[in-house]
Amino acid sequence: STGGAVATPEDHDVEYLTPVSIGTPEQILNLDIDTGSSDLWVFSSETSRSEVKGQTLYDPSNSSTAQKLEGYTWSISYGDGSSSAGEVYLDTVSIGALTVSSQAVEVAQKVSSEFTSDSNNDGLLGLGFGSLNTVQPNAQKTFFDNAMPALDSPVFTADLKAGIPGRYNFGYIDPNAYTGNITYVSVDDSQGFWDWTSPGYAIGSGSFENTTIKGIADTGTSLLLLPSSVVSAYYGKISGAKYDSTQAGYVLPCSPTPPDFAFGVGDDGAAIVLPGKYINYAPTGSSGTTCFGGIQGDSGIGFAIFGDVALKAAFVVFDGGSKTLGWASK
Ligand SMILES: O=C(CNCCc1c[nH]c2ccccc12)Nc1scc(-c2ccccc2)c1C(=O)NCc1ccccc1
Repeated sequence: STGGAVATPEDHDVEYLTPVSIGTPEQILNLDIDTGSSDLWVFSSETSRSEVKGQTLYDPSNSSTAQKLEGYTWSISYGDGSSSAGEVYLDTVSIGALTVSSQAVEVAQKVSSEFTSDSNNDGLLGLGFGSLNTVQPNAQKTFFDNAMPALDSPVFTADLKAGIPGRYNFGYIDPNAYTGNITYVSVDDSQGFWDWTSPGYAIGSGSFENTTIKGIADTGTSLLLLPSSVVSAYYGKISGAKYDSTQAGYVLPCSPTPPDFAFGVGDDGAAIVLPGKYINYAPTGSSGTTCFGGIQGDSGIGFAIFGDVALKAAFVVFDGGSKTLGWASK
């Protein structure tokens, strides 16, 4: 079997939302597919009313296939301080033509203000490794883990785009979605992430800098978070760029367009190039002359995060069979 669905960007490509069908008759929620976590949680009829602002709610009592996992709970918090928690049901979940008949659907009873204010986001669908799942007393499998045995090929692909809809596909690699070759690199799943190592980077037309960058492919994080040495080298090339402590990040003049940023993939010289305009993440004020940088530091995290700013420059294969990542330009 195969499947897939569109991934539509919110403002500034801060996140990408994908329609996911849950229950019988189907209830369609727009979820943030997140390779950096492993819980499928949704806004629901159980979410406290004061914490809901416009989201579509999954109501298990309206689904003939919903089964409550009595005594099961979940609770998750993310590095930005956001969090959610609740109870667990099993129900039928589909992404396009791909259906998992008994998927753990974690219904939120509480969500933090970041999620309440994100009115188009009805929840997250985690595609990290199972060890990250927070359900107690027994961890639950991700949609991909449940689907994998039936897939034509044990893969899913992320084809996110700048400012326009892209796609997530399951079970096959669309040869029309990328250019050149796909370069596969090994993944360390010991922390539950799609964790890989880039051999280095280049700034604009500059020479390639060989430096090991270990990080995760994370569709659930907006920005490209890199070691401070790389970040200061990049912004050091841009007159007027500076670290702004009030914004808690590097800001830069929105024009002229900043230099491209390339990160290496594999040891054959392959690289993914981010056009400089991707680094103009969002204007910081009303004048529109200063932009918040799409590349920021990863200090305190312990690894780099190749978030949407990086992923939208590539076609990425998440191979659950060989536990590898494939990167291609497009
Ligand atoms: O959690 C995920 C993926 N799911 C995000 C879901 C989500 C969390 N708010 C959301 C808001 C809307 C939609 C989805 C999400 N990735 C990882 S791995 C390590 C860290 C981390 C650890 C310590 C410190 C920093 C990061 C994060 C992290 O917190 N990213 C989000 C972020 C990273 C930086 C800044 C903001 C957010």
